Amino acid sequence: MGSAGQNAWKLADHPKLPKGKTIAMVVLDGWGEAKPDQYNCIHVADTPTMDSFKTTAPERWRLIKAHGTAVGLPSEDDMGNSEVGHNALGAGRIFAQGAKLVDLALASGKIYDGEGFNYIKQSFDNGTLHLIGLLSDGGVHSRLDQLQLLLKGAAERGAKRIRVHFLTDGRDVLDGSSVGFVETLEKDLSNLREKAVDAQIASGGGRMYVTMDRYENDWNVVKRGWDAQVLGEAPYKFRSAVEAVEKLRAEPKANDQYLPPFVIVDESGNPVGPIKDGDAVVTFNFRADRMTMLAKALEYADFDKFDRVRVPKIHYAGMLQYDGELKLPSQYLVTPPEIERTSGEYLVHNGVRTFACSETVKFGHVTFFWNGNRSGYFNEEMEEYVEIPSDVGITFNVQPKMKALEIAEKARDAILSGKFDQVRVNLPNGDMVGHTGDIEATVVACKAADGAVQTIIDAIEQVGGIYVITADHGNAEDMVKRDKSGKPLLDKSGKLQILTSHTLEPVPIAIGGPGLKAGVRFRNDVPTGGLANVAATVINLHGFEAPNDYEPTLIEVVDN
Ligand SMILES: O=C(O)[C@@H](CO)OP(=O)(O)O
Ligand SMILES: [Mn+2]
Ligand SMILES: [Mn+2]
Repeated sequence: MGSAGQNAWKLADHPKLPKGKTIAMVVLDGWGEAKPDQYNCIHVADTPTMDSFKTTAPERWRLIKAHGTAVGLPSEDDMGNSEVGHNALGAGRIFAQGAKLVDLALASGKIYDGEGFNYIKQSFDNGTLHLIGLLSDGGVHSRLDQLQLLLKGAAERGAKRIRVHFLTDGRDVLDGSSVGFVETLEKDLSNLREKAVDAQIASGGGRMYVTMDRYENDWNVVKRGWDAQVLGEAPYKFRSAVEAVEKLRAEPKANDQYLPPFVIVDESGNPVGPIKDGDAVVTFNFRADRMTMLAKALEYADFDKFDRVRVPKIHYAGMLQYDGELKLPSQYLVTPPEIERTSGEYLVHNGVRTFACSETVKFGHVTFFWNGNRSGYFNEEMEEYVEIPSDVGITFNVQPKMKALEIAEKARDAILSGKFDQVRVNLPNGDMVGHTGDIEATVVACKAADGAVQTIIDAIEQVGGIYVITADHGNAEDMVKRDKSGKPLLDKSGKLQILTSHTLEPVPIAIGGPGLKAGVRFRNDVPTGGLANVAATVINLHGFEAPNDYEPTLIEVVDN
């Protein structure tokens, strides 16, 4: 806060709300509100705790927006996601997010004037430009149209040899859509070849099995990608990427998210695009969590997470800088949103002791994303972040309860310990199991998350505290693709089209607990409230006024 120093962090006392109440801040990942039917797993599941908020205290339950411009995404067609959702929840303001910033930089051409592009350009004369990232139009981690513009822009600016290493999606888009995306990419590359650019696909694999792990859950995922992308080695070799994806998808139980790694080889069987000394590499995902591990492998001289075998001397840039604290990667094409003065930082400066917890796959959501894409503590003495190791190497439909119970117990213990003023958790079940498309398992997942909420509010009851229960975006409440009228869609063979992605639905927020002052209720004058309004609300419940530029609080205190 520059020269203003400590004083600038000081929050004014709330005129009506007391300090010192223990607050449980619970985020149910992937828990939206939709019409009840058999594909709404939250409706089908037995969720007495979440149901009770709505029925017993309707003035302290409402819906808030969790998608589109309300969370800084380019359009109202953009579904919510964890990154933008937790950013908004923690920062209390709406920032133009990665997807939008990249759109703007490409549209204005500014992306090509920056330091990052100039850096990779140095390899264009004698080296290859490699582009690595998620190939879909999901808009959560990357977007196909941005890759297309970047390919064109790089070729126009002198890239003579280009290799694309793609990850198939099936998580933010329908399973099976990978083939179409690869065909589109192949067309673009063939257009470039007509313009004498040697452009080809070099390798591929499914995002959840190759490269896109997060929060160091399983380095083997990144290693599989490294072997294919850098070393040119993979268990499968094909002459064409369309053939690769079609063949691998024909295997029983194949799934875009989990396709095995493959490399494209030439007529002599040699990989067409391993990454070599003197090459340039761009990771074209804008979202951080699932690119950070690869960025470390590409950038760090000291690295012991797996044997890299060969570490090429490259010019590497991220689409964005993925971690502002670690300055990772050091070169990037687009400057990320500067999400500063988050609620977590304010609260720590105002004496609020914080505990945050989730299991590995969502741990960074309630820490890194919550704190504005910043790793580490603001003040080690006042914060404790606990990570419960996630199961590794499984799809979560086989373990739909995940670590909900363990997270709830850690939260309960933190609440009862009296050592913390805010106890913040993310319950991953609705989202992680929802992404598998397994409806039965998702129902079990929702029930588990509901039970965890009950454990946490029981602890809040015991200490006379307050709970705030909300979600970051929808997922489990709708498991099928629908037409405009809401009717489930069938594919060509008459099979139901399963929706593995997030949704555009709003999410619930409920507040309560014995520590909540009588007369606190949701205001009626913020009907368009969204996730960004939650931070001011929580700051109020801690007994403070929110900073002026935060989105308005959702609550008012009516005198009895
Ligand atoms: O798994 C992920 O990476 C995304 C979906 O692409 O989900 P979430 O935003 O909930 O983390
Ligand atoms: Mn999420
Ligand atoms: Mn998700």
